[in-house]
Amino acid sequence: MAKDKKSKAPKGRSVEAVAPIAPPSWPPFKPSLPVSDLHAETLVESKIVVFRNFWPRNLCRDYVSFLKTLPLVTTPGKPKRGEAVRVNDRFQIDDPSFAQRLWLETGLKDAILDSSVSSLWGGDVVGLNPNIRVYRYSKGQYFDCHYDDSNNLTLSPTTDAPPPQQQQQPSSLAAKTTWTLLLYLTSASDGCLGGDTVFYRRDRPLASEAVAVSPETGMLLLHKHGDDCMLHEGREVTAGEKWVLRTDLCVRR
Ligand SMILES: O=C(O)CCC(=O)C(=O)O
Ligand SMILES: [Fe+2]
Repeated sequence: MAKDKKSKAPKGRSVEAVAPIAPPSWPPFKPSLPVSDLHAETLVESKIVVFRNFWPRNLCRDYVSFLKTLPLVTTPGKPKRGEAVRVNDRFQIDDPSFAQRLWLETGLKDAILDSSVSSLWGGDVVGLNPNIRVYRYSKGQYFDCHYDDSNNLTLSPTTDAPPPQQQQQPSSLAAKTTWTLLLYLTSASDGCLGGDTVFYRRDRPLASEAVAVSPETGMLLLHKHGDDCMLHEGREVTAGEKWVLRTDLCVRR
């Protein structure tokens, strides 16, 4: 089954230097977060966890208005051999500072490190993947069945971090991703129909073994990825728009 290879760098050298895109000015988290206690709910033991109402509706709405202004790129053509078929519009940016804000300013760090769930994540959680992805699925768009890979990365300190001599942690940290995070910004209540994220209990997309998660505005879903990733898909959107923010949980390696 196809792997989600979309975040891999292309092989070979590029002839022209490509100027890195400046990170967007993400809107503030208003009202300040978390708005209520974050409570982890298990959908599949050791594999899928959700936090409902992670973001309030009005923050999701502000974000969607903002995300619409970003230069989203529609899936380019046919996927390469072995790649998952993803048909949507996407914006991708390496933004350590926003990843840090999502981790520290939303209540997520405390919720993830809570003793009720802290053993799930496959190691010492150190933060979120700076590779931030925004997806917009319009009518007819979907993400076909695939598995998400675990990736090794080196987390560098963010510019808003204190200088190295005042830090307990080394200046850069070897990490790997272990769980995917999906934050749903729209749902049926905003006119988005279809678009369920569907997981399969075995490596075949059998309807009888499907665990379908309908988008809920403001819900954060985490699922284990890498070797134990469940086969999953983003079903076709049949009306409205499905907006999702994606990153990953990182543990020390
Ligand atoms: O949009 C979805 O529901 C699924 C997204 C997904 O599987 C991914 O980002 O790897
Ligand atoms: Fe995925």
